[in-house]
Amino acid sequence: MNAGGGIRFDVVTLFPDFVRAAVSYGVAARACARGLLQLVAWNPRDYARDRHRSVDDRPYGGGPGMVMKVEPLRDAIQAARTAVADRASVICLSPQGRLLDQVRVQELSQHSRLILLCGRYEGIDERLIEAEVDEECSIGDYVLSGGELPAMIVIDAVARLVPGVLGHPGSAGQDSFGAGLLDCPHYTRPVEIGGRRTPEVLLSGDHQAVARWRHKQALGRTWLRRPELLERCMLDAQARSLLQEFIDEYQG
Ligand SMILES: CN(C)c1cccc(CNc2ccc(C(N)=O)cn2)c1
Repeated sequence: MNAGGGIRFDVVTLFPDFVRAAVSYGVAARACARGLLQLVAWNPRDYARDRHRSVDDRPYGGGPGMVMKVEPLRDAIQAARTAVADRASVICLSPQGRLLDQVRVQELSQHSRLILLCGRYEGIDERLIEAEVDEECSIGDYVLSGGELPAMIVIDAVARLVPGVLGHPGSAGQDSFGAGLLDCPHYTRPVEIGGRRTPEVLLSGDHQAVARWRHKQALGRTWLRRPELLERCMLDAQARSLLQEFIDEYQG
């Protein structure tokens, strides 16, 4: 449970400095300074016992590339588990994983700590995944050179939901994506630029009208750009009529 005690990420990676960048800027850096967010990196190479400190080897059955060995990863994960007594979920970032979405991000933000496993090369020996990994997570259907960027994305998306990390607590909650919708348009000074003026409702000071307009825009944009997302979120009667209003105006 994340009862406002913050979250700790233990990341198993061959490139600790790379993943540390995820918490070195912006709100994540401030959250670290305030002890709401912690990142500890564990390098499997430090647990490679042979003279060459090898963490990978050639694939059984032949084929291109290399596979990450079990032992260094297992020992790095064990070191992470030992570092903080409580049982932590081990998530492997991999194209074979469950697709990450905001619902899953919200679920992950409830943990007090997570161990993230970053693979390189052609992948990880399946026996390590069977023995140590609780779940595989993918950030999208494409192959990267390593799991570090996906791990950094998970860290960023989850960290911003941890209570106290974002300055305005409402903003995370108000994320339209939190409601399964795309976001509404945003405007700031100057009121007009390049012949384009800010919508009058946003200048009216009528907070109810502003909230209605923003919800309508989020619904309309989702309908226009990502209609399949609308299927997933159960629109109540008010939302449905707001969307219909948008569609009527759009179709003119
Ligand atoms: C089987 N295989 C290629 C593989 C297995 C494990 C890790 C890696 C490292 N690369 C990654 C990782 C995640 C993603 C993603 N989409 O989240 C994309 N690439 C590759």
